Amino acid sequence: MGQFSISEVGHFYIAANTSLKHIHVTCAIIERDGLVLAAQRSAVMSLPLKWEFPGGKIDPGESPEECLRRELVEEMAVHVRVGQSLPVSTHQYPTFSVTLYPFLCTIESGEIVLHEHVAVTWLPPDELHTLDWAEADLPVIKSYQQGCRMRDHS
Ligand SMILES: Nc1nc2c([nH]c(=O)n2[C@@H]2O[C@H](COP(=O)(O)OP(=O)(O)OP(=O)(O)O)[C@@H](O)[C@H]2O)c(=O)[nH]1
Repeated sequence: MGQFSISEVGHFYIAANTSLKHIHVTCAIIERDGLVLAAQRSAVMSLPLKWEFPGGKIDPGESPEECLRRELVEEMAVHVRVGQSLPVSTHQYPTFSVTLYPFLCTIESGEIVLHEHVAVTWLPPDELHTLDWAEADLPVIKSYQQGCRMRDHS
């Protein structure tokens, strides 16, 4: 490190990071009876056993809403109604970066059958932080909880 100037080190840092894979992912904040669904990734997935909102990578030519409806059928066998969008959030993991496109959703039809996750749980919005979330979700949870507090006070 000693032989590099700060700008050289900065350059290397930027060069190294711009080569990381960047993925665009939708996620569903599914609400039912005042509770929110969280899903736990399996031990063999990336970010093993972390909690997340169901969803997945947006395919080319697909809208975020279409992606969310497709992913929820694939992952959990449910048809969702996609509602309001929440602020988009980007996070850099050590090996890739992700932009999350969160939407409030409700289940229109179907019973949850887990095809990829190991568990789901329903929690009140203000208890979401008690789980071990994928790091990218933390700002999403924060803005969702702020939105809930505003809804409660209106
Ligand atoms: N669906 C979903 N993915 C998330 C969330 N937060 C987060 O960091 N991710 C990351 O975004 C990626 C979602 O892509 P995916 O669901 O299609 O990926 P995957 O695990 O099936 O495939 P992979 O093995 O290529 O990672 C995963 O790497 C996942 O770790 C979230 O709340 N929901």
